Amino acid sequence: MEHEQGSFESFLTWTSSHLGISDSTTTNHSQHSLAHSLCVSIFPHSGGRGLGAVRDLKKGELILKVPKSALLTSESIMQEDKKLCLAVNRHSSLSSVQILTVCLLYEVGKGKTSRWHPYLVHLPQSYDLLAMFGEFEKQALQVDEAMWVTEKAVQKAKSEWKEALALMEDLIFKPQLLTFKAWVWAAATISSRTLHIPWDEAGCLCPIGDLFNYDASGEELSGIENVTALSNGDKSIVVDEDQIDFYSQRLTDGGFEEDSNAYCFYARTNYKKGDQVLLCYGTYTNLELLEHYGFLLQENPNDKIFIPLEPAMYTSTSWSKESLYIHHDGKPSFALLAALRLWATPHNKRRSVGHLAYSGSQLSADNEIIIMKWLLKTCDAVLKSMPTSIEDDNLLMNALDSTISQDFITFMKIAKLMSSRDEIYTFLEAHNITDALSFSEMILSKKVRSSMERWKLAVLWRLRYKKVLVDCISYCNRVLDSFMR
Ligand SMILES: C[S@@+](CC[C@H](N)C(=O)[O-])C[C@H]1O[C@@H](n2cnc3c(N)ncnc32)[C@H](O)[C@@H]1O
Repeated sequence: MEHEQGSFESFLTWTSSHLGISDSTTTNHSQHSLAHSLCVSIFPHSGGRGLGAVRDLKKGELILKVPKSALLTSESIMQEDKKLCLAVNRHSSLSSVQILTVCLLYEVGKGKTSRWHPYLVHLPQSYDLLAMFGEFEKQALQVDEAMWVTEKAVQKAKSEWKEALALMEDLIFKPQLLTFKAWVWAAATISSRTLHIPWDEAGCLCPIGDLFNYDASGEELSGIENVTALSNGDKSIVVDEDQIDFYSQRLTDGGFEEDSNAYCFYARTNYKKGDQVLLCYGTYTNLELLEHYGFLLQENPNDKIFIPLEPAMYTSTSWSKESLYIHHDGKPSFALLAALRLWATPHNKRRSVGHLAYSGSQLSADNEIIIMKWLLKTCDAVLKSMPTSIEDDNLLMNALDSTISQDFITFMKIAKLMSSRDEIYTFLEAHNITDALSFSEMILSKKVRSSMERWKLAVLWRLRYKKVLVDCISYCNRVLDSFMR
């Protein structure tokens, strides 16, 4: 989506003066909303544009408050526009996410006359969510499950767009806003930027609040599962030590608070001045992060991978299919171990050892050796069945990085070190790149650059997948060694 660029500084002033957004815990507001706790900065290796701490921040401290009236929701947009409201009511079969997508495009269509124009012009112009992956990038994921999730995401986006077309035509959208391209841009904006609100499943777009980049770690919040989410109330406060201890017990680092009628954000840990301040949007695997947000993490404590199991393994226990996976560090999940242990037990003995398996205990040395050998063999077979090796993938990442300087010679030099170059040739052919000249011309094209960005994400994803398989093999070897001693 093309947007004219406004000045970011004037956007920040607008969020304070028009929307009442503040990062100050005192009543004394500065000329723009961010100055007391947060500032907008670029963090090249963890999310790009994001929010940094302008002073040391204490865990649990209120760092940003966005009034309800500043949240962009279907309700807030429709309240201002009777025509939109009436049209939406005529299309009651659409989901709340489809309605918010239409509302967002509707506001974009208003251009400068939209109340939200200063916010809209600073939204990203493109995204790399799975729904935007083309056939080539989908294949580059190499794993059936990931390709299937991508296919489903593309199909879902297409069918939701088709279903919403009648409403958009009813509203006499400009032709460029009726396109699938415009739809996926709006749907990706909503998928990657909305925050949860209790009154609309689609969530809300939250100016400034949607600039927090993601942190997966949940350690700071662990051990407080039984604490009820606390409410701050609408107080302008200078936080003292006791209050910080009190707030550090809260369950979430951001949420809508009825008492203050605002979205409130709290520091999820202690931050030093200059650190990036992060928000945990939820618990996601790398594939889910790619699907909903268009990025993935090198170290993701919530990552998990699935390997093909034999049908009898799924039926050996009552654990769900989703619980039979390998953790990010290569360790099999509790349920996978239990299912394998029972599967490797003769049918007539399963009943007597069931309680042991379900409590996570080993059944016998022989049983443990059988399952570790099976797991090791399966992970190894999966690795070998993949079209490229880890070494090739690392070389490919280096080659793709060399394209930043449009350096075809280096790109091909690195590519020649790879044992399998089919993927590279497919890409070059698809974009009619035959030599250094066409390479440097094509590399400037927005379409080719986007495709390369998504290709890189796919390679990064499959590298993480392969790394988990390798770690699982090491884990199995360690367990097997322990039986040999
Ligand atoms: C809510 S927005 C955060 C602000 C965003 N960086 C911006 O410039 O508007 C979420 C998006 O930020 C990026 N992002 C957030 N956390 C990230 C991280 N840890 N690593 C890489 N990208 C991240 C992703 O593109 C994601 O879809």
